[in-house]
Amino acid sequence: MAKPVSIEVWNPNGKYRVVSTKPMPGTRWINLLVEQDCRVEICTQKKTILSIEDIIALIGDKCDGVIGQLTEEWGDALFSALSRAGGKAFSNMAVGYNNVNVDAATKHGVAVGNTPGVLTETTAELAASLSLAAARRIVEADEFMRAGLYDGWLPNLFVGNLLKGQTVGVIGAGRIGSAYARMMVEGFKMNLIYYDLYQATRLEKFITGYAEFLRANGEQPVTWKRAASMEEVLREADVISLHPILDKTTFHLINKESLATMKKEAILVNCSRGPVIDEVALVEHLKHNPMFRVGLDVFEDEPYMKPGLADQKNAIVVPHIASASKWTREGMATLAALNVLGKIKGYPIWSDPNRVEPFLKEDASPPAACPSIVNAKALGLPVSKL
Ligand SMILES: NC(=O)c1ccc[n+]([C@@H]2O[C@H](COP(=O)([O-])OP(=O)(O)OC[C@H]3O[C@@H](n4cnc5c(N)ncnc54)[C@H](O)[C@@H]3O)[C@@H](O)[C@H]2O)c1
Ligand SMILES: O=C(O)[C@H](O)CO
Repeated sequence: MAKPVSIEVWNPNGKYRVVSTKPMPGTRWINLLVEQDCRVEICTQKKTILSIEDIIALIGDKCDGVIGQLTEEWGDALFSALSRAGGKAFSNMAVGYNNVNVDAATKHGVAVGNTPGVLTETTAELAASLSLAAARRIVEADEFMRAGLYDGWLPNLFVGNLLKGQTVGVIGAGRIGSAYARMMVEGFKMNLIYYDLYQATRLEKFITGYAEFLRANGEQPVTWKRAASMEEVLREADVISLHPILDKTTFHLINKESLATMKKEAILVNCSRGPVIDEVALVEHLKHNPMFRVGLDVFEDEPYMKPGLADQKNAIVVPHIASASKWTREGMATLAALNVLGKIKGYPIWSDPNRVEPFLKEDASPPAACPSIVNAKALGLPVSKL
């Protein structure tokens, strides 16, 4: 049996016991739970990634719901522990839930929440930042400056790529992929090629409208194309950003063969999940193609990088911070808490998980619904009429 982990307790006499495996930004999420008679226990253990044993100790003998993190493996062991403790709700504080075995949760009657929508723009903005940083070699230039190597302007110093008029490729044009595409097309007048299993109708309409605006103003209009295959995007695009979910269809989507089809001077950005790229193959590709650049927020074996990646000047690496704006992280905490609270209170499921603004208004009570439960259908949970 694991040692009990250190916790901070809010509202000790609350009727429902809700555990958060990490302190989360803001206090609204705590207040919303406390107002509804929850005792909130927050794990304050100084250990970034909790083990399954740590989490089982946190769940204890009586637990109504847990808010967890993408670093935790939520499988049969944890869902059976939660269900034995009387728990009916778990929410990831993340939109991605590849760390959760949803079938195991359903088997134990546990609802699984996630936090879509609130992180769309923030994540897309980081993908755009990495695209720009890679195109204009900002990190290399910053290191050069700090090392005291700058001794005067030179025509060839840190020459990079102009984005305007180039083609941006998006793989996975869902919420974040579409937001990123809009930023790159509108902000830098790039043309879009995208690949997704579904048509991104709103994105296409947006670009068509923007192209008309540019044409009416005497400027070169931007274009869009829905590719028939991912390979078409890889062949044609100058900057490629990955935004699919991680599942078995997207594992190692980018590998030795697909990297070889990309332009020698292309830029590849990944703010989705690390295993979407075969990172060993990527390191080799970066070594042999110095003009090829990457911007990575996520890694195959997080928190580690594959050997050799850190030595590559043509790679920009940041520690999974794409959703790290204050507003977004506080909103994610709120949505995760409301998923758990809603299930405890027997609320129905919000009808459109892409439209979560009503839950995020600081000065209003949130709707009496769970914002986003991914196994709602499998559990036969009712949908809200709000
Ligand atoms: N780095 C971060 O901090 C961070 C932040 C937020 C989200 N994410 C990741 O981004 C992912 C996407 O988030 P979202 O809100 O845009 O989700 P979403 O569901 O709106 O979009 C995902 C898109 O991927 C498409 N897709 C699925 N399988 C595909 C395939 N085989 N080929 C091409 N496209 C495919 C889907 O059709 C969908 O349009 C999340 O699942 C998460 O893993 C990472
Ligand atoms: O899936 C997610 O939400 C991220 O990886 C963290 O914001």
